[in-house]
Amino acid sequence: MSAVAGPVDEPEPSAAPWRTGLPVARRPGCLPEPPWDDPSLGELIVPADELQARIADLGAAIARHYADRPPLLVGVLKGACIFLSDLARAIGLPVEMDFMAISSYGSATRTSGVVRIVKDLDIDLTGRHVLIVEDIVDSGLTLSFLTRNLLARNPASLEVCALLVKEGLQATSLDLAYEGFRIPPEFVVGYGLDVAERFRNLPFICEYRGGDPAGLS
Ligand SMILES: O=P(O)(O)OC[C@H]1O[C@H](OP(=O)(O)OP(=O)(O)O)[C@H](O)[C@@H]1O
Ligand SMILES: Nc1nc2[nH]cnc2c(=O)[nH]1
Repeated sequence: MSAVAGPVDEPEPSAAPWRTGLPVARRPGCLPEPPWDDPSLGELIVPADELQARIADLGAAIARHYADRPPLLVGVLKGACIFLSDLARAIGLPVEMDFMAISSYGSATRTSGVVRIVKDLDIDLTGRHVLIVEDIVDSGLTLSFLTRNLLARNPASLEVCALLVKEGLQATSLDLAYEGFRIPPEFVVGYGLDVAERFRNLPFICEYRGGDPAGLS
């Protein structure tokens, strides 16, 4: 996994020295307490401090790019709620925020292939500089649906900031202005990402090794 550069004064990609292959619960110093000490949690993919460092860099790059036209941040619920909260505070501009809830995974670990708007935006996008804030791009279906949908609302500009991009899974090429990390094509949880609504409050991203989410209590 590596941090990936965007177009605007982005920091260099970094290696992933924290990756040990050890399950999160067996890593010394990695909060092996409930609810983190869970056998379904696998390898640590991005530690909490790396997330925060990268988000600070992304926030600074976004602030430079939008200096004279503060963007409207469009958060994609529910997964991006925690990322957007931290990113917004790392952007030193008077940003505005709105949220859209989109769902295609339900409680499964594979996309249903059907992207659904569960909650629409409150704000009119006409003439606005819009920055979509996504937690993860996996198949790319959600982002492709969303960009087409929002472009039809006549924004002045539309860019995307995605925290995680799964390597090699997208059928079409991605046009991301800002990316946090490229990660392996495994199902991950934490930092907003769930399985059957669990694990969103983990402060790090890790692999999910559990079985059928319907078995979660
Ligand atoms: O690239 P894709 O394969 O389309 O997957 C990416 C989407 O999947 C997740 O949403 P999900 O449907 O799980 O809803 P949630 O955010 O409410 O958990 C995630 O938050 C992204 O929005
Ligand atoms: N929790 C979670 N949601 C996703 N949506 C698309 N990919 C993922 C993933 O790896 N984890």
